[in-house]
Order: sequence, then C-alpha cells, then structure tokens
Amino acid sequence: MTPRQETSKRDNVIEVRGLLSQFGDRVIHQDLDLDVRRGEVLGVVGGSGTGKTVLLNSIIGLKQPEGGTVKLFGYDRDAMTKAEAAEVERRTGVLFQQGALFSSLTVLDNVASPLVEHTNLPRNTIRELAEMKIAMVGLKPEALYLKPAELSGGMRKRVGLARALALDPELIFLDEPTAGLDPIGAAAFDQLIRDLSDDLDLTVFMITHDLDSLYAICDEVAVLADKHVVEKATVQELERSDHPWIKEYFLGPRGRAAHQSAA
Ligand SMILES: Nc1ncnc2c1ncn2[C@@H]1O[C@H](COP(=O)(O)OP(=O)(O)OP(=O)(O)O)[C@@H](O)[C@H]1O
Repeated sequence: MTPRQETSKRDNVIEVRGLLSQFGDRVIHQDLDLDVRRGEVLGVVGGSGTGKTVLLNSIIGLKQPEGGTVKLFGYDRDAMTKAEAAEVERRTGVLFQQGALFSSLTVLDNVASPLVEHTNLPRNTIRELAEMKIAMVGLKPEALYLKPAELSGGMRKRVGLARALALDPELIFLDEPTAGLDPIGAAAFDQLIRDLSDDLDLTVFMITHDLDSLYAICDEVAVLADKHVVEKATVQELERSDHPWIKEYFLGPRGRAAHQSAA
C-alpha cells in the first residue's frame, strides 16, 4: 500500500496546468490552469458548451487530456501507480448531472454500492454506514427502500450526493446539482453542500448555472471562457471584472437579482 499523500489547508487538492482538450480538431481547452485549495467550495461557470463538463471529466480521469498536467492530492494523473489511482478514486466523490443512480436498486443499495465495491466491510456495517449517509443528506428512513423512479428530483439529487459521500471523500465534484430543482429545493440543497463542506472539511468542485448558488455558498468562482479559466475569484471581485462575458453574467438582470437576494 502506498503512503497516503496528506494535504494541508494550504495545499491545492486540484492543480491543472496547461490543459489541452480536443475532440478531433476541435479545441475545447487550451493553456487552462486551475488551482483548488483544500476546503474550498469552488463554483465553475461559463457559457453553454465552454467545456465545464469536459474539464470535470478531465480532472476525474474520464477524459484523457491531449496535453498539460492534472494533479489530484499532489498525484500527477499521468504518472500515478494503480494503487495511487485507487487511492485518489477513494478520496473523491462525484455527483453526475442526472444523478446516475442504478434504477433497479433501492436508495439503500445505491448508496451502499461504493462501499460494497471498494471495501471488505461486513454487510451490517455497510448498511449502517449507508443509512448514516442517507440521514446526513436529509432523507427520511422511509426513503431507504424506494427505487429512484419513486423519488422526486430533489430526493434523487440527495441520494446521488449520499452515494458520492459513501466513502468519506475529501473532494467532491458536482455537475449542476441544483438544475431542475425549484428555488426552495435548490436553496436547501445549496445549504446542505455548504454545511457538509464546513463540517467535513470537504473540497467542492461545482459546475453550476445557478447564480444564487454562487452567491450563497461558493468561496470562489472559476469562469471558463476563451478556452481557459479567464478568472478565479470571489463573486464580489468578479462583479468588478472587465471581461465582457463576466460583466454580462454578473451585472445582467439575473446577476443583479442574485446579488440583491444575497445582500
Ligand atoms: N464525447 C464528445 N465528443 C465530441 N465532442 C464533445 C464530447 N463531449 C463534449 N463535446 C463537446 O465539447 C464542448 C464542451 O462540452 P461540455 O459538455 O463540457 O460543455 P459545458 O460547458 O458543460 O456545457 P453546458 O453548460 O451546456 O452543460 C461542446 O461543444 C461539446 O459538444
């Protein structure tokens, strides 16, 4: 077993340098740099098709970059041993856009599945741990034996989050977690993410179109435009940016409304 690479508060949990991502001749990212500090809740925004999901996939290893380096917990993705890759996977949780739940499994079995796959714990312990995670995301015990089709959109997101948290990760990736939720459900989900981050010292990489989420819970926001991260800063700093897309985004009518409701 490899010695676990510890990270301190000052360390970057994610470090991307000079990322080049392409599909055929089509360049999605060029010279993209991004640092995410331990414990930070980072919002990732950008126009539709700017490559937010491709960036997430490149960081978690679902897409092999055409150039540059991606480091997670200090390990270079391209130079990791199998054991290091497994460690990184265990320390990382992902909530995909559609939840990606197994439709034939109950809530309990969905949340238990990473524990079954990655640990040798006895059945009873797995069950208790899964129940704990389900309670942690605010779902009642009545939900344990329901199947995904019997859940509301907000409940499905919570189950996806509970599953992403099953192995006690230090870093979670969320792809538009509040998409499709009503404003009250979205605000509750935002608060849940912020509380989990504070309580568990979780680092959060969150793609979102939801301006309210940025104001409510993000420490910083990375803006994707022109094939790279054009700025990474607090929302207050971004409101003063000269970049045309950022200006339009934060100072347009929806940005102003989000600013006012956060004030
Ligand atoms: N597997 C693929 N093959 C070819 N092109 C792809 C593939 N995946 C993504 N793309 C292209 O890469 C670009 C970036 O896609 P991505 O899904 O990352 O955008 P996004 O910023 O997440 O968009 P949205 O906000 O609409 O979800 C898009 O133009 C998309 O068509």
